[in-house]
Amino acid sequence: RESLEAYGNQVINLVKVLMGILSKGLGLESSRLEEAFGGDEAQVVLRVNHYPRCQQPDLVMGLSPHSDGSAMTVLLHDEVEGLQVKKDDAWWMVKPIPGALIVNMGDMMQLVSNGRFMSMEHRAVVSSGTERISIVVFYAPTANAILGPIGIDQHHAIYKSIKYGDYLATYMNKELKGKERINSLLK
Ligand SMILES: O=C(O)CCC(=O)C(=O)O
Ligand SMILES: [Fe+2]
Repeated sequence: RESLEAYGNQVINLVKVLMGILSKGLGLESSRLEEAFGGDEAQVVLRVNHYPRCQQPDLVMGLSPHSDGSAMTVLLHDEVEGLQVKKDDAWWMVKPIPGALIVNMGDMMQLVSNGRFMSMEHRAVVSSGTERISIVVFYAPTANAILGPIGIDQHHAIYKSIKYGDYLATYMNKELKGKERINSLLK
């Protein structure tokens, strides 16, 4: 537990550095994205996913296709593969690299960047041979953050603004299908 907490704190530091760089990439003050997500009120959630091995991996999906509702997600997995990302309408296995972290853009980054940074559609598959563990840190806005495209002429905004808490609540009891949740905010 203590090491998970220490790990989480290191990931937060990394996320803050990346937020600064992405902010500048959007032509904003380096602190702008972090502020938009709520500064110290931003929600950090650490989740450990465990995928037991499975006799019939073809019939079972570990985690169905989705994009994360967060602003940014940092994932650590062991040497067992299972994470797949969708690119050009095909699924690509993400090869585990020892010591490497996977940084995914979340839907809220896509929203505030007006689609300049796109969230990544991904899924997890199971294997018959080995179980798999991944440790995921979601960096998400505070629930009452009102978010929409920033740093652009609002005439060019392709997404509606929402309150993050409402964004999550809308799909609370529904299975996510790919990127339909963020696409529902398209004007
Ligand atoms: O376990 C993985 O590799 C993916 C986990 C994931 O996408 C999630 O927890 O949102
Ligand atoms: Fe995910």
